[in-house]
Amino acid sequence: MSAEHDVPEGWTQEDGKIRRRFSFDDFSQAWGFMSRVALLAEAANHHPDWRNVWNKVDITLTTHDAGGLTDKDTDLARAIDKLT
Ligand SMILES: C[C@H](O)[C@H](O)[C@H]1CNC2=NC(N)=NC(=O)C2=N1
Repeated sequence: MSAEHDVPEGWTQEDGKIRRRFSFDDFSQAWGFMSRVALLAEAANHHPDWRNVWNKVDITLTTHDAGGLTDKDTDLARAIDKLT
């Protein structure tokens, strides 16, 4: 696993994780987004560490099995970005 991963635009890398905040018009929009991310995560068998408060969704991605950042994280991040 190379140390460098091409972190997608808009994501912040820290301590072997990447994170991004998504903002929506309201809770309903945020929840719909989370539902779609959940389906991506299940399909990839790669799951986010995330938090939702009203219209905000904070997503952190890291690969627990590898103890750090892998292509699974950056691939999922790109797929998530395509939802917005
Ligand atoms: C057995 C292991 O938990 C599974 O292969 C998957 C589930 N989802 C996962 N999600 C994340 N973020 N990292 C993992 O290592 C991971 N492992």
